[in-house]
Amino acid sequence: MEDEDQMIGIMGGTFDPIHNGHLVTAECARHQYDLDKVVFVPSGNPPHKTDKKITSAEDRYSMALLATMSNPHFRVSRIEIDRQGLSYTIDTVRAFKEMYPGAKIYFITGADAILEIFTWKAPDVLLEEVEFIAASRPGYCLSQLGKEIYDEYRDSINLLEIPGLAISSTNIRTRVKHGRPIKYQLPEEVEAYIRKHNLYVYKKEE
Ligand SMILES: Nc1ncnc2c1ncn2[C@@H]1O[C@H](COP(=O)(O)OP(=O)(O)OP(=O)(O)O)[C@@H](O)[C@H]1O
Ligand SMILES: O=C(O)c1ccc[n+]([C@@H]2O[C@H](COP(=O)([O-])O)[C@@H](O)[C@H]2O)c1
Repeated sequence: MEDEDQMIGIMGGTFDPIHNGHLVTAECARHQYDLDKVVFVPSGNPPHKTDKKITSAEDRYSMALLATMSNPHFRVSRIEIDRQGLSYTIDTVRAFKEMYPGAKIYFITGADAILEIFTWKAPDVLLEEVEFIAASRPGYCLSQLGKEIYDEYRDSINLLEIPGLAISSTNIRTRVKHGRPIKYQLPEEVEAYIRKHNLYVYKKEE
């Protein structure tokens, strides 16, 4: 298949760690929009999390690779990890458009992320440049996007209802820290990686 025929979804995230909520969101978007592939893009330096301690980009990238390996439509990109500075979505979208000229590109988010879109870099330009697929997420109401905004960007924001999974990376990190199970919230390979590399456990200096 030529690049210009392709339908590509970009699933951006911190993925600290990647979990089944991310995977279900990506797979539902892939199916609903007939995407040829979904490229997971772990954020190198998340612009909204500069005050937070984040697991190394290489660990988050490795976990994304492990989580996606069984799905023939899923890929993982190092583009934001290898780029210097803060990881702005506008830069990533433009880079994908250059890599795949003519392809139809969507940026996939959960409801919480799309509700924050106007705090991102150059949101108006971004909404002009790429279509979003905004998936439902337990605890967040997509209608909060506001009718005016939704009306103005009707062509740029596609809402997608998916089976709700009340899973978050924050909750997984907390559960590991307190010795609670995380099984079935994320792929077994990712849990094995977390255990092997001692991620999210309590460290004295914290
Ligand atoms: N359970 C979920 N259902 C739907 N979308 C989700 C879910 N979890 C995350 N997402 C979406 O996946 C993208 C990446 O999310 P992110 O890596 O920040 O995960 P998170 O679980 O929200 O992490 P954290 O708890 O650390 O903020 C965002 O667009 C987010 O809205
Ligand atoms: O471009 C921005 O200014 C921007 C600000 C906040 C978040 N994003 C992107 O939104 C996606 C989800 O972010 P997060 O923080 O929920 O992991 C991820 O790809 C981030 O790079 C992008």
